[in-house]
Amino acid sequence: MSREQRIRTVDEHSVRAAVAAARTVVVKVGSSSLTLPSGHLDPEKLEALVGAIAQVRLLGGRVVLVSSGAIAAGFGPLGFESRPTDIAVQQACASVGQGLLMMKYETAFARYGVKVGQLLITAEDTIRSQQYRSARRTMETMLDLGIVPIVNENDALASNEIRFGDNDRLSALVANMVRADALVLLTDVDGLYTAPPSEPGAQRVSYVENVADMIDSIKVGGSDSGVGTGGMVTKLEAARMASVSGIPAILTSAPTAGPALMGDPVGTAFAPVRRRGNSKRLWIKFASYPKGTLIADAGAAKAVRGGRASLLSAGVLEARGEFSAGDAVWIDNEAGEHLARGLVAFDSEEVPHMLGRTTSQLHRLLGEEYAHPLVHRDNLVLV
Ligand SMILES: Nc1ncnc2c1ncn2[C@@H]1O[C@H](COP(=O)(O)OP(=O)(O)O)[C@@H](O)[C@H]1O
Ligand SMILES: N[C@@H](CCC(=O)OP(=O)(O)O)C(=O)O
Repeated sequence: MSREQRIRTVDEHSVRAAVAAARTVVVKVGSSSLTLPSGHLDPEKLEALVGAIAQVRLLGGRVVLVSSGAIAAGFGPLGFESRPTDIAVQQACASVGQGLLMMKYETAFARYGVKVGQLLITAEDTIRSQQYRSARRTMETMLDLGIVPIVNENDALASNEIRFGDNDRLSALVANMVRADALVLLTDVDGLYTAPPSEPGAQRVSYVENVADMIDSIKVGGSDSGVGTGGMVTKLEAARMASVSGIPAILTSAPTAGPALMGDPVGTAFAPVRRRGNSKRLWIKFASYPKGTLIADAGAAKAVRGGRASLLSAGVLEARGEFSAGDAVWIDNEAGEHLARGLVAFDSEEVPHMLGRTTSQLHRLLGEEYAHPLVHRDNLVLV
């Protein structure tokens, strides 16, 4: 069994029953499940999804919908034949498509008397405590008022280095943020397969007890649809993030959303392996893009591996790459193995002056503002 030890014995039936009984559920739908092959929004697919979610809402459930589809909805009307690859053009498409998407959702949910509200989130909002608290408060207030928050990444503003790109991992962070009881990932395949479903012999997996343990026995690929982004790779990461947050997850096809939410045996069910975790640490571990590397000496490597220590300048031999304070970096041992990821507290130009120095030396030689760990343990996650 991996470090992500199970906290209690679970089985497929209890995972699905937990989803059916969830008070708060986050449903994520991918671009490929909302669009026609041409790239335009498919109103029938969207309306079917809304029907399933409204059903849960009308029975008293609290639902957050994380919906992709802004870029896919925008590129067709702007005259592009396929999804543009240039990031700035994608952002422009998203600015057009997001409005179209919301208009459709508002109309479709209104048929059931359900109110919706839009929340566009950047990766930063999920880690900076002030934005995080504000996003959580808004979402929880919306849920208390019976509104279905419709969340997407703020594609028009998300900077290249720190954007999610797909919404899979964002949905897992949102599930953690609103302390959801279940995460349902809807896509264009009816679950996780042992290999990309186009490969002969690929078989559907109906239950995953521990994502971390099975990741090596599954062959995952990217998106084949031409409109989706992350493929199965980011969906498995999202399932793992949910799992280590203590949240059961279901991965299934969009047309089976209703049965999945009712606990029927569709798609793939993922068991939770841990109690609820911290969203910032999830982001650091699964969604951050390290900009550089700090090489720890043997003593610091041992301390970091222990899981409770900050990384001090005294134990760092070298800093590689260009980064700013607050960026994610790798922490490697001298053999080049990754030990951890963390948010570094100083710019890369400042670090060489600090290396090998104890905190009191830093205080004396460089001033109080340098007498701090390079990576504080609250910002450090073992890999
Ligand atoms: N092992 C696998 N099991 C299931 N699907 C897989 C696997 N590996 C790759 N895929 C692909 O992942 C795709 C879903 O990802 P994606 O197109 O990004 O969807 P979405 O738009 O819903 O996020 C599927 O259509 C499938 O082709
Ligand atoms: N935020 C983007 C999501 C991009 C995307 O395609 O994501 P997904 O379909 O979930 O893999 C959008 O709305 O177009």
